Amino acid sequence: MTTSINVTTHSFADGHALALALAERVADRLRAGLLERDFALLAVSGGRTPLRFFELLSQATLDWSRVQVTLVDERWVDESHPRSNARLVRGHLLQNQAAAASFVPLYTGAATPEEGQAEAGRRIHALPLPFDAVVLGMGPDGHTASFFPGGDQLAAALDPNQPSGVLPMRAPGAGEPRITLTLPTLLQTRHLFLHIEGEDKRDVLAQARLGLGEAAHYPVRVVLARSPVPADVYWCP
Ligand SMILES: O=C(O)[C@H](O)[C@@H](O)[C@H](O)[C@H](O)COP(=O)(O)O
Repeated sequence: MTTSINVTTHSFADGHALALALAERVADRLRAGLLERDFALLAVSGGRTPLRFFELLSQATLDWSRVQVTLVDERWVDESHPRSNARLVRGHLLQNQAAAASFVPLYTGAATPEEGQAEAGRRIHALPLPFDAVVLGMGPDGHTASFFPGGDQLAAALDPNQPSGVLPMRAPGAGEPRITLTLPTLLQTRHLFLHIEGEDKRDVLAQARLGLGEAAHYPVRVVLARSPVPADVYWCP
């Protein structure tokens, strides 16, 4: 059986042009969401790639006081840790205009993600889904969110019938233990963006889309194939 993967790719000359366009697009989605509901919901990724995008999005003019921001995944570290995604979001996105937004962190302060799962799950469950926009990143191993190849809870996290909104994840390529939104929660979104930079990631994604070799099993392929909305890929070299 072949799975058709519906994505639109937007290519840019450099990271600044990409970040400008993606920030404008996501801001538009939030504004549109605010016209329909009293609030708008945004889920973003951590890692290194989204920095410029966050900084530009934070300057967008919209009623941020009605926007809730959360993460698609988190490294299980305290916010004082340099690898904390919450720290990244607070320092680069919840600034300027976006300082008025509210933030729903996944890290709870519990010793392990397993111990924090119930509380993080309650926080996500309290969000009136769907998200207006989910912005994913991708690693060179084809992971997205914390859906890591070889992850101990990968099958459960990608299960379309998974009842939990979040699951812990431990994987050789993940560094520290993680917590991640599960696939059915993450895909409750009106718009799905995948932000990747570099020739290597473009090639990984192309292989994953074609279902070639090892890439046929990459988690990013599952996410794109299962998405009820076509994904917009934002790419630059
Ligand atoms: O917390 C995380 O690590 C992420 O949310 C993860 O899925 C990320 O998006 C990719 O690993 C890409 O990371 P880079 O942008 O650092 O390459």
